[in-house]
Amino acid sequence: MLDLTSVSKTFFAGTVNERRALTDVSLSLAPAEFTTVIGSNGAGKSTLLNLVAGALLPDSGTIGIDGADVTRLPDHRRAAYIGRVFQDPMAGTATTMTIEENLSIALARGRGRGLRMGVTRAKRAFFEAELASLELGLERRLKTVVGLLSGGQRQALSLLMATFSEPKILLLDEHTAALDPSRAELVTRLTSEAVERHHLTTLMVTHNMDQALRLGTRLIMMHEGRIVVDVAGEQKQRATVADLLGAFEKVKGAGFDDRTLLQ
Ligand SMILES: Nc1ncnc2c1ncn2[C@@H]1O[C@H](COP(=O)(O)OP(=O)(O)OP(=O)(O)O)[C@@H](O)[C@H]1O
Repeated sequence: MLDLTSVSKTFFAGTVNERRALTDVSLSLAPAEFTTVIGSNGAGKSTLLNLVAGALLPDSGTIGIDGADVTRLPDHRRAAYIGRVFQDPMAGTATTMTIEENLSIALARGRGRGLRMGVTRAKRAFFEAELASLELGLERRLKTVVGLLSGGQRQALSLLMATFSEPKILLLDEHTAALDPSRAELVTRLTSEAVERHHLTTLMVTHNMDQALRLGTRLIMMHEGRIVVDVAGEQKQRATVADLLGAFEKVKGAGFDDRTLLQ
C-alpha cells in the first residue's frame, strides 16, 4: 500500500546549515498495517511523514501509494490518499467554522468536486452517527464553532475527519502528545478503533514507547535518518521497552541517555 524506495532528504544542502534528515530509507507497508514510529529528537520521523504526505519532496528515491508513483505529486494532489492528524489540536480543524462545516470539508476532501460545503439532512445524520461513536456528546453540537472545543475534543474530531473518508494512508504525528493523560488515552482508543474499523494503513509517530509497543502490528525505530529497528507480528508483541532501549544503545553506542527516547 505504501512503498518508499531509497528515499533521501537533506535540508539546506551544501550550506553550513546542512541537515541530512533521511538517508536511503526503504519501507513497505502492507494494506491495513499499523506501524508505530519511534526515535530520538531529529531522527527523521516527521520528515518521513511529510514526505509521504507530499508536504516535502525527496531529493532522491521514490514513493508509491497503492501502486501509483506519487513521488513528485504535491500534497494537495495527494489529499485523497492521505489522512493526517498533527500534534497540535489547533492544526487539524478550521477554528472559526462549525463542527458540521469542518466535517463537510473533510468528507469532500480530495474528491475533486469542490468544497461541497452544504450540509444536507442525510449528511447531518451521518455526521451525528460518526460523532456519537466518539462518546463525547459532540453529536449534539453540530453547530458549535470548533474553536470552542477543548484540545481533546478537537483532536478526537481531527481523527474522525482524517479517517472517515477512508484514506489509503493515515499519518499520525504525535497526535496524543499535547493532551492530558485521560484525553490522550481516549484519543489512543479512538485511534485503534478507527484504524481497525476502516482497515487503515497507518504510520503513527510517538515518543511514548509503551504506546508504540501496545498499538499497531509493526514498530520501526529511526535514528539519524535511518530505520534501525523494524519488528512486526509476534516479535513486536513480545518486545519490551527494555528491548527497545537495548536496541537503541547498540545503535548509538554506550553512554546513551535513555530519556531522549522516553520523553
Ligand atoms: N524544515 C526544515 N528545515 C531544516 N531542517 C529541518 C527541517 N525539518 C527537519 N529538519 C532537520 O531534519 C532532521 C530531522 O528532523 P525531523 O523533524 O524529521 O525529526 P523528528 O524525528 O521528527 O524529531 P522530533 O522527535 O524532535 O520531532 C533534524 O536534523 C532537523 O533539524
